[in-house]
Amino acid sequence: MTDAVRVRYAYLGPSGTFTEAALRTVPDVEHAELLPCASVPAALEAVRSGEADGAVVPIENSVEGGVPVTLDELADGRLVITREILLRVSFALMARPGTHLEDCKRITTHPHAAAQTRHWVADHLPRAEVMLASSTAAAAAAVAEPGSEFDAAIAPRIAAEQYHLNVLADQIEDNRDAVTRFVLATRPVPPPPLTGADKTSLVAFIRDDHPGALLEILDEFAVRGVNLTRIESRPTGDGIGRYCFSIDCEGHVEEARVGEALMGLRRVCGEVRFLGSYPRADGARISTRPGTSDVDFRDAASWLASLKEGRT
Ligand SMILES: O=C(O)C(=O)C[C@]1(C(=O)O)C=C[C@@H](O)C=C1
Repeated sequence: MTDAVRVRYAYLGPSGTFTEAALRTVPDVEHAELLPCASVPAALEAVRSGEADGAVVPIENSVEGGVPVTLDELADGRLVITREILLRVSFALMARPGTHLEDCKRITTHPHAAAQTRHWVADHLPRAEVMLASSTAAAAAAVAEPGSEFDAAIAPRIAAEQYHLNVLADQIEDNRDAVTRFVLATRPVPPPPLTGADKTSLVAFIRDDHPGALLEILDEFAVRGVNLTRIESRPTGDGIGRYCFSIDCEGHVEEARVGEALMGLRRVCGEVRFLGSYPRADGARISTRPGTSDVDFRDAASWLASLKEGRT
């Protein structure tokens, strides 16, 4: 394969991040060019500008919840999600050779990693200060620098090999079942085909602030039997008290109940930004509530048509 046709993927780098591990699960990635970026906004901007064809970024963690920077960057609606990836995350404490656990006074890591190892650090290094880095691998790289101001990093175990650090403690996560969800974002393309186990992401902006505005949004999903898998309010940046809703729901835009819910939102919201329909990483098939299948929607539409034709 020549460079001219190589797919280019941006990701939250440097090499050794969980995001890179997530990206490496994408089919045919071995033929792609990987572009490590210093931040989530930089990775997504590489796609907007055409420098990359897609970017893999973290969006949600089972312990810490949504990744605000990713939610806010995707909320502009200029990119779409075409794939999601789930990765179990496990952290190690790593330091330069010669450093012992009791020497670790200044630790560095990504904010989400700090949150997921908070109790372990409090129990084992109660006097340590945790300084935040742009990613776990960036933290490991900073510790590896000669004369580094940090004693240790909390990062994926694989980063220790890459940055020639020693693992002082492994599996230090407070929750052994922690999973991070990553998404592949591309410039707008038609959604991947319906699989029957899909998700749809969108951002809804309230038209005018009034009692029940959120309830109206929720109603559009509820009456059509569409299950939400995540809803978060995020500030729009336009002033105190002004929020939009970042939403993931079950189903694909090709399915009548999801398409109709989107049309309903379009009528009741100030703005709706569609962020894509894509296969669920867990493959969990969606059970349809009675009366909300495509057949039910088609049947109702032809019944209405027959009424209009005078065929009661
Ligand atoms: O720093 C990394 O290694 C990342 O890939 C980022 C990130 C995140 O943003 O949540 C990914 C997974 C872990 O939950 C911790 C950090």
